Formats: sequence, structure tokens, C-alpha cells
Amino acid sequence: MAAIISIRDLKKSYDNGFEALKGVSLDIEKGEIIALLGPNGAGKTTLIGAVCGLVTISSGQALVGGFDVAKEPRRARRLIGLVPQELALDLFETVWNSVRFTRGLFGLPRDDAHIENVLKSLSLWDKKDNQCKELSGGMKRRVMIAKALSHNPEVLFLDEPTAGVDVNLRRDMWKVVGDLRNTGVTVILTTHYIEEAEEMADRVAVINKGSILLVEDKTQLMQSFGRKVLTLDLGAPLATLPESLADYDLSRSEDGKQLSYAYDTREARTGITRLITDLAAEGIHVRDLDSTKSSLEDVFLDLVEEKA
Ligand SMILES: Nc1ncnc2c1ncn2[C@@H]1O[C@H](COP(=O)(O)OP(=O)(O)OP(=O)(O)O)[C@@H](O)[C@H]1O
Repeated sequence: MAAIISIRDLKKSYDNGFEALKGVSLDIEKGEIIALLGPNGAGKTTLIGAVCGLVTISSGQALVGGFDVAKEPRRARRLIGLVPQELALDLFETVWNSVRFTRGLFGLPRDDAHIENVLKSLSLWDKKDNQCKELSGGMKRRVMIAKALSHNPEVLFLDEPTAGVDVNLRRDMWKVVGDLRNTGVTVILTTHYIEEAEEMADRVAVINKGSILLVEDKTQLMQSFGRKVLTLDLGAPLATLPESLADYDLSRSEDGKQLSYAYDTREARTGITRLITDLAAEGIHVRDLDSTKSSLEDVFLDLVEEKA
């Protein structure tokens, strides 16, 4: 697949000398949803700003649809829709006018049919004549997305689309982004909510301290770092762990009724069979067992720790 965005060795130092991006390279494929996942201050907003032409690049290059954002900013920008972190709406304007006006800013001719489609796809059609101030927080955010889609961009940047919103609104937003996939728009979203990346993205780029630590297909990422935890419910509480089980690095629950065993799914041998045999040899009766996969959160923490 062709890359719609191509970033090469991008560096950004702010005026105070702080190096916010330390040579980022990343290709983003047409039609994918990619999450830039990283803690506060990782450089996510700076990276988006650099690609959108809001932040001057210190060195390196970013191409959008083949246009160099530094050399042909207008042509590159024309292909981009940006939804910034902060809500920025004219609260006294109607939804319809806000979205239509934004399209005009790109010098494009009026296209009411397109605006209608965008508003319908974001479930805002019945609010088109309402003033923005009359809308709920979630609807205001959707108006921001509608504005960003008003000029038929090929890529949409969502900077922290669910920062500060409640669980229901967050789920709403996940659905909106999922639906965008059907329109063929490439979506780049930033988040520090791991579950959000897990929920929405096809690929995840982990960014920390201005560098990309890893870019991988979400499912593969979770598998390749696939640690699982086996929880064993014991027939009787265990006061202490027998010496013979010391090698397993087991953890015992406070009441002694459960043992947890972390293992690596990538290993040819997980050690589970041997553990169960050794437990039986010690006369420890296992009543039930359960295993849970590590979440992207565990993966992320592992990764940041590993690189540190
Ligand atoms: N104008 C600026 N001048 C100096 N330093 C800046 C400027 N803007 C951002 N920074 C610094 O660059 C680093 C990256 O900031 P950035 O906003 O890109 O991070 P982020 O990953 O988007 O964080 P968050 O998740 O909190 O939004 C931070 O340490 C920040 O303090």
C-alpha cells in the first residue's frame, strides 16, 4: 500500500533549546487508523503540529500525499483535517454555518451535499440549525470533526479525541472513528489512554521522549509482548510457599488462597505442566485456574521500561 504520510528523521527543537522530536521516521498507509501512544510530553502534539505545518521543522522531512509540508505547505495542508485538543468553536454560530465556513477557508466552492453527508455521518444532521452553544460536549467535539472533514481531507488528525470526556462519550468517539474507516479517510490519533489505542487503531506507534520506540500492528504487538498470568485457586490456603517452588517466581495472595504465575507465550515451554506437577507433588490441591492476557497497557509499560 502507498504511504499517504511519510516522515523522515524529523527533528524539532523549540526556541528554548528543548528537543521535542529526536529524529522521527514513520510511514502511514492510506486508509489505516494509527494511534500515536505515549505519556504526557512525549512529543505527540509536536509531531502532529509538524506534519500539519503548525510547528516549524528543525530538520528532516514530512510528506503528505507526496507534498513536502515545509516546501508546499498549502498543498499538503489541503489534504489534512485537524481536530485539535481544545474545543474551538464559534458558540453563537449554527452547526451548519460553522462547518460550511471552514470549507470556505480552504478556498473550496460550496458543496452542501458534502456538508450534509458529513453531518449525517456524525449524527449531527438534526442539530444543523442549532447554535453550537446549545450542544452537549460530545456533540461539540463531533462538530469539530465535521469542520475538519469539511474540505474532503484524505487524512484526519485527532489530537486526544477523548481527553476529559466521560466513558460514554469516549465510546461514542470510538464508534465515530470506526465509522470514518468506511469513508476511506486515514486517521492518526494521539492518546495516552492505552485502551483507546487498543480499541480503535490498526497500528500503534509508541512514542516517548521525542522518539518512536516501536510501530507495529496492534494485534501483533500485543501477541509479541504476549505475557499471560495464570491464576490458581487453591483447595486450601497456603501459609508459605514450599522451597521446591522457589524457581517459579510465584506470587501468593494475601489470604493464601491464590497463586499467580506469569509466563511468556513466546517461549516454547511455558512451564505450566511442570508447575502443576510440582504443586501436586507438594500435596497442593488446585481447585480452579484462569489465565489472562497482558493488555496493551502492560505491553506499553514493558516497552518504556525496556528502552529506559
Ligand atoms: N512551545 C514550546 N516551547 C518549548 N517546549 C515545548 C513547547 N511546546 C511543547 N514543548 C515541550 O515539548 C515536549 C513535547 O510536548 P508535546 O505537547 O508534543 O507532548 P504530547 O506528547 O503531546 O503531550 P500531551 O499528551 O501532554 O499532550 C514537552 O516536554 C513540552 O513541554
